[in-house]
Amino acid sequence: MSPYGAAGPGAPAHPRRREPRAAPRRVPETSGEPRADGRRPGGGRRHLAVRRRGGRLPRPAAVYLRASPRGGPAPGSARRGEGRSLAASRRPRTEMVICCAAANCSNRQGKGEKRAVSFHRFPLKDSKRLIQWLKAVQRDNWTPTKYSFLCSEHFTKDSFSKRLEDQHRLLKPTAVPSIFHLTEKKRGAAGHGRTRRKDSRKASGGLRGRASEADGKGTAGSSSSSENPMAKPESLKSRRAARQERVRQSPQGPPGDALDTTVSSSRAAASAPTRDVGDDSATSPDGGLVDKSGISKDDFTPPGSGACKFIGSLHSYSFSSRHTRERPSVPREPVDRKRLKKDVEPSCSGTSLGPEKGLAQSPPSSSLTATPQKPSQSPSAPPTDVTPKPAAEAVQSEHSDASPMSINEVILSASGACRLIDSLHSYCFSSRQSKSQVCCLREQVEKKNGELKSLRQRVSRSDSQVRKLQEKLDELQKAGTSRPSLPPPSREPPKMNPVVEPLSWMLGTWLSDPPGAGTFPTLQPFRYLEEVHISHVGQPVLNFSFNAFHPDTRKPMHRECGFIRLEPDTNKVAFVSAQNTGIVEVEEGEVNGQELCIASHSIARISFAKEPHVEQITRKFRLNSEGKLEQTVSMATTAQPMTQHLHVTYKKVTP
Ligand code: HEM
Repeated sequence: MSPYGAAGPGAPAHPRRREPRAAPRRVPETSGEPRADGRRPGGGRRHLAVRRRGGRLPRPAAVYLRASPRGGPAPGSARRGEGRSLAASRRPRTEMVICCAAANCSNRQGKGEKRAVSFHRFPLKDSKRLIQWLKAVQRDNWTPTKYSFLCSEHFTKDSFSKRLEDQHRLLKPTAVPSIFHLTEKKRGAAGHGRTRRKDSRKASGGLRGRASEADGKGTAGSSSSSENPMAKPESLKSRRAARQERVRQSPQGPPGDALDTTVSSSRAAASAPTRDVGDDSATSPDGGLVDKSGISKDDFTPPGSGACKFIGSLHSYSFSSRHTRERPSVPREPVDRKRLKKDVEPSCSGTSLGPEKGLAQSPPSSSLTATPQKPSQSPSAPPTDVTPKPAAEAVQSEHSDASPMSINEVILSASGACRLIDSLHSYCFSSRQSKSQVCCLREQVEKKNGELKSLRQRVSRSDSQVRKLQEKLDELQKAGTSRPSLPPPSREPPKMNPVVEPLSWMLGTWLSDPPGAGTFPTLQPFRYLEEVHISHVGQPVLNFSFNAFHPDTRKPMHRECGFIRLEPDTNKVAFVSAQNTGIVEVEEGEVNGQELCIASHSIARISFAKEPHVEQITRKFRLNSEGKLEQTVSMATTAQPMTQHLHVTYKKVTP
């Protein structure tokens, strides 16, 4: 018996199988398909089956869903040695062929050397590990189901351990696939490497005969004899050939095909695409991929915006499934055989059924698939479609045994389903959180952009102000240069008036060198610096200025300026001076050669001049042999007789 129960989805319980149930036999665990959790696939289901055969549990139609119409061993099914013969004799007419879900991997059960490749379920109940697997598989828009497997070629050697008793290869519970050939061109809408599965298959219902293999030659409606629960098992090759032959003969499938009948009973549209019962998925009538269990690929591929809605539907489904299980058992047949048709949940049955096909419908307590209960019935969600008519009879009889047992109980087993759903919720929340962060960052960027824009505007305004100020400054400068001014000085120095020629040796700028020496009986000797300018402007007069500074601090000290006049054609000189001490004086004298001796003629002062007042002043200028100008000043105050007050030698610094 198939570990999936009495039959597969395309090969529901054969009527004959109802008899041997009284003698439950344990199927040897000879399957070469160790599961990821180390148990043999289907082990639990076998246990379930044994229980059912013991009469304790009915055999719900859901169980049939797990079998494969391909004739190949279902996961966990016995297929070797002693167990093989036993399993072969008991296994369903239709069995599932396990295919590797990895992209660009064509491994499937039965292909190549036995035991060379093993297949391992996705750890659906271990969300953390499931995420690792999914990351490794890198299939876009694809969600693994209970019927998804990875072959052993995607695991490193150390991912496996060997069972002690028989050296059977087991996948370690912590194993994560890591070997993929993702660079090859992806095929199929879901990025999966096998196009043979779905795209070319069509059916009028959820389950129909196999359509084609990877060559895409298959068409809708075909089914092999092996898929016919009334037919004997045959090899995959022969079934395939026969199927293809039928496909050529009748794209819609032979009218008498039991499986087609079944399919049509579960699907409204007779020409709608079908799925291969033995495959993991097939095309739904609307072209969507339909899982082996009748689950549309779209059902497990929620749109981005409806993720939570989708997950919520999973929860809803889970609760619904539990509720269904808790419902009272269905009355025994044949009384309820008609009722069975009525009780079919509209949301699962899809559409109208043929007169004899109605029996193929699952009772409401035998929801066959894990398809989430969507608000609106999707043509790609054929929960009960997968129950062939023959199975219905079996179901009827078994329903009468005890409370119905749905495969959902296996697929969405109590804690596992919720954990899976919760993990999906976690995914969803995580995604939302990431989106929220992105939105937050985007807002910050926009805010910064706004600030940047504001700063640029301010800079622009500042630039404008700078330009205006610059223009103003230019205007002011222009106005300044246009201000009336004295005529520019002549490039040539003014011609000296001949009158002052006798004093020409005094012309020029002179600097004290060395510093002048100050003395007076009432004063401490002192030193000073002095600069002397004696010039003319062409007039018969010399202009002079004497400016003394402190030798150390360079602070201004005594200052005086005035004019020197010569009486024309004489050597008589008049020296007129105004001093910063508030004294004005006139000295007169003679110039002889390069020596000028003058004495005060009149002295006047301000009313508040400091005392002692100077009463007499004499000066002597001479140009020494070194070309230096010397000056000696003597004075008499009201308190001191005539005494030298200053002596200084000047060095000429300009012509
Ligand atoms: C012809 C020109 C000058 C006259 C008539 C003159 C007159 C006087 C008189 C009347 C005094 C007061 C003396 C006293 O207190 O007993 C005096 C003091 C002094 N004179 Fe002159 N002086 C002349 C030029 C200068 C110059 C060129 C210096 C150079 C720095 C100078 C430096 C001083 C100093 C430092 C004192 C002592 C401090 C003071 O009383 O302010 N004098 N001078």
